[in-house]
Amino acid sequence: MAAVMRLVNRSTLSSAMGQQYLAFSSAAKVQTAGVRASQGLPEKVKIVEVGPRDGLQNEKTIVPAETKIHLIDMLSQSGLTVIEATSFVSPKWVPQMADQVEVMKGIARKPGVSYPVLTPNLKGFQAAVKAGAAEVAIFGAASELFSKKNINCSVEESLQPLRRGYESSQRGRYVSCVLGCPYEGKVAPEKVAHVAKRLYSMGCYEISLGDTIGVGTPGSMTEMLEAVSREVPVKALAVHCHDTYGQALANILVALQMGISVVDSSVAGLGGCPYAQGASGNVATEDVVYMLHGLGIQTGVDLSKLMDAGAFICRTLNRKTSSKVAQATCKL
Ligand SMILES: CC(C)(COP(=O)([O-])OP(=O)([O-])OC[C@H]1O[C@@H](n2cnc3c(N)ncnc32)[C@H](O)[C@@H]1OP(=O)([O-])[O-])[C@@H](O)C(=O)NCCC(=O)NCCSC(=O)C[C@@](C)(O)CC(=O)[O-]
Repeated sequence: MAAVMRLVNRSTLSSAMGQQYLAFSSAAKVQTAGVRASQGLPEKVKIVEVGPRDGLQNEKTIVPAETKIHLIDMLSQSGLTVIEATSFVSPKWVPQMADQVEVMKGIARKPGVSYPVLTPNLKGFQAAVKAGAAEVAIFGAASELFSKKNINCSVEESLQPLRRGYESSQRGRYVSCVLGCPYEGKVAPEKVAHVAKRLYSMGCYEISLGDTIGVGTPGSMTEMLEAVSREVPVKALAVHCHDTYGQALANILVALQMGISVVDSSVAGLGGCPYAQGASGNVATEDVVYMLHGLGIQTGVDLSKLMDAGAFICRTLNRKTSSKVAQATCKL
């Protein structure tokens, strides 16, 4: 009994301290504006929430569509402006995303929020448009073996605009394995720059550089971003960091210092790619928002509402959040 009491007290204390720090974090915005400017950091960052797609695609047990819809709706209410809702991939490859049409039809679309979806081919693109997707994300990789395992074609084949056949749609997005591949190991920055340049010249307005297995460090991130930014304007780049080695926030800070102002993340740190064994979840959106607000950078996100969304999905999946901020404030 005594042990339980101590636990309750610690939890209450930690929660109170956590709330105090959350309040401090928002009050600190004004004071830190000078720090932000002196470090050349952006005034605003666009967060691309990938939890409903990247976060859930790896779940072994099928998550009901209504849970996914509720999660997306809660995320919409938190002030996020981009929420990747689902993917139109083969259900044989990723069964968890087989309810994509139901999800797209069920969400309450909030004005000012976009709900892009992932599509690997023309079939997926056509289905996405039919389901009301206004924007699609396409994906390639900087590693041959990963490309083969993930989308069953070579890197070059994946970049053929004619093969895709949907040049005119609004789209952006992914280059996977930019800092390491689960099958090939180290990936040359020049290879990443080549694939990013191809996607950009095909009309992708935003290229998200994915550290799919979370092995990057601020050192390798800097080296890779220097190579990519020689080929693609920095304003068209985003970073997508998994946190396997605990380097994600440091890597994001490096990207911000290099002028990048679009960051992907996943609520509660959910995620992992089914074709990248050992990859842990994405960096938690709560932790990214806490860091950005602490730097005086605007996100438009209400951290408390975001944490409610994280608590909801963790409760439903019966798992512990990976967000350090949620853990510290006991918003579980
Ligand atoms: C690309 C394919 C389809 C090739 O897979 P394939 O087997 O070569 O394709 P296929 O054309 O031979 O088709 C096989 C079956 O799938 C069907 N099919 C074909 N396409 C579709 C579609 N769009 N939607 C629904 N069904 C589809 C097609 O109709 C056929 O059905 P059957 O005739 O056998 O009944 C497959 O490899 C695939 O779906 N891969 C997706 C894998 C995936 O989603 N991975 C996770 C996302 S990537 C990621 O997470 C990384 C990222 C983006 O987050 C960034 C990072 O961290 O790096």
